[in-house]
Amino acid sequence: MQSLVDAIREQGVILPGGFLKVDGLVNHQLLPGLTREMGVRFAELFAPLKPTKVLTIEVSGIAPAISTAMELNVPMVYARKKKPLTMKEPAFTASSVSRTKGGAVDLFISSEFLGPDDRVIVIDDFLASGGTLRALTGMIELSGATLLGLGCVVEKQFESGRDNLADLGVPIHTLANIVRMSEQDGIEVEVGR
Ligand SMILES: O=P(O)(O)OC[C@H]1O[C@H](OP(=O)(O)OP(=O)(O)O)[C@H](O)[C@@H]1O
Ligand SMILES: O=c1[nH]c(=O)c2nc[nH]c2[nH]1
Repeated sequence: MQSLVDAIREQGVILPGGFLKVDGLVNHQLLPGLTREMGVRFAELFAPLKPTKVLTIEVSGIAPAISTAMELNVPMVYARKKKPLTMKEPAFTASSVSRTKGGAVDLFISSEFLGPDDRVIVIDDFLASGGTLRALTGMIELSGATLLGLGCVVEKQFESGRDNLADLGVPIHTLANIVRMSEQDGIEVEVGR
């Protein structure tokens, strides 16, 4: 998605520890036009698989996921990082690591909203090590739903998430790919794959 690549070139900031800050478009402020285009692109890529549900994780996955779900006209469900008292048992759970806040987080999805009849695509903001997507796909498996594919707005190729998730055997689509980045050479970003 060229408009996303351009925005990352314009606004992306490299932080220590190999983090890319794109708070002005993905992780804090959201731009309606760009977010809508993300949904349109993911919908084009995944519509042929006939998904019935989009799954993501709070908080930064929600915007691209709802944009995609609106295009596909299917419900969107997000895994919660704290179990609310309104959540009916049984709930599917998994453990993940928050990359930007540090530490392990427990994830919860109610069995009310994910089950064997669902054909699911997972949408998130970043594909780095792939640990978060691995946790989400584990919950899909627990629910008996069918995983169709994975989509992320920004891929950090140098963290090998795509390779780490290859055993799932589903298509992985990203909208912008960070090939490498360093404080000396800047951000090398290309259209996703
Ligand atoms: O591929 P991985 O190595 O798992 O990294 C990607 C994950 O890291 C971030 O989550 P985080 O909890 O840090 O942030 P958020 O609360 O903004 O979603 C991001 O939103 C992805 O979910
Ligand atoms: O804002 C972010 N920047 C990153 O580089 C990153 N990697 C995983 N999750 C991330 N979130």
